[in-house]
Amino acid sequence: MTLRNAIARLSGVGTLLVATDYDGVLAPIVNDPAKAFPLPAGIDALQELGTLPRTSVALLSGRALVDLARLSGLGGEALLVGTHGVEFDDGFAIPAEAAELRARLLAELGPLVGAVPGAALEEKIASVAVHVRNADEDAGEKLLAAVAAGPGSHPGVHSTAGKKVLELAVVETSKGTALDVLRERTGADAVLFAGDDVTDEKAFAVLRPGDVGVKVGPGETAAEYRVDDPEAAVAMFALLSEERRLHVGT
Ligand SMILES: O=P(O)(O)OC[C@H]1O[C@H](O[C@H]2O[C@H](CO)[C@@H](O)[C@H](O)[C@H]2O)[C@H](O)[C@@H](O)[C@@H]1O
Repeated sequence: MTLRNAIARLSGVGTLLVATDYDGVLAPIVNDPAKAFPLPAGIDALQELGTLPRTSVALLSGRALVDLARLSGLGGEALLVGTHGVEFDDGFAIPAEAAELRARLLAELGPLVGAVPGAALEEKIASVAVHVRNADEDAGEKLLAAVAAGPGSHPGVHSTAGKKVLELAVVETSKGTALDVLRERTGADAVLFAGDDVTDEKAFAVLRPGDVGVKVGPGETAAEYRVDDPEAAVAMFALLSEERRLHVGT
């Protein structure tokens, strides 16, 4: 089945959940994480979908929840889940032991990252991300290797490599577990999930028959479908919104 046909079929299901990653899907990848703004047409399409009967929208991102809300501008129209699936918008507090481990990571990472021009730390409630997109390539790779072998190997630390970033989480994170929770909470009969990075594979892995998984951009994936870039992903959301409206009305 083509993606177009899959979207047409999905638009007619009883209760639909449209879930998507943020960076690399709704927002093109840029050098400064604080300036990764979404494509306006994507936000429009998701807002429209969110107003339709029996239709829920969710952003499932590696971002801290507060940053996800600020950058996407989405509030009541969408369920927001940050920090790779652990930070739901109805609250999350990390255990004291994990908070201590996070403080230890920050203390150790500061000097390592500070020694590499262009490298940067991003703090989240349950993780710390080491970014090297703006560092010299060789120095960046060496830094990530040193972080993986050092702070990243401490017991209780879960390391995940992404696009020019290594994320060190102090709790177990899984977009797959989070997608299962969202499916349950929304009572969805079918789910569309779109993602571009390694952590999105955990979400593709929990998709069921009748769901639609869409990988955005290159790279190995378990998703059944692929589009080239965020612009194509946004066009897909717009098409789904149009077709869903025809089925469920307003
Ligand atoms: O799960 P996502 O919504 O895709 O978030 C994954 C990480 O995205 C951000 O980093 C990535 O995008 C930046 C902006 O385009 C880019 O500069 C960086 O190289 C990428 O790794 C974000 O900063 C991280 O916190 C997210 O975990």
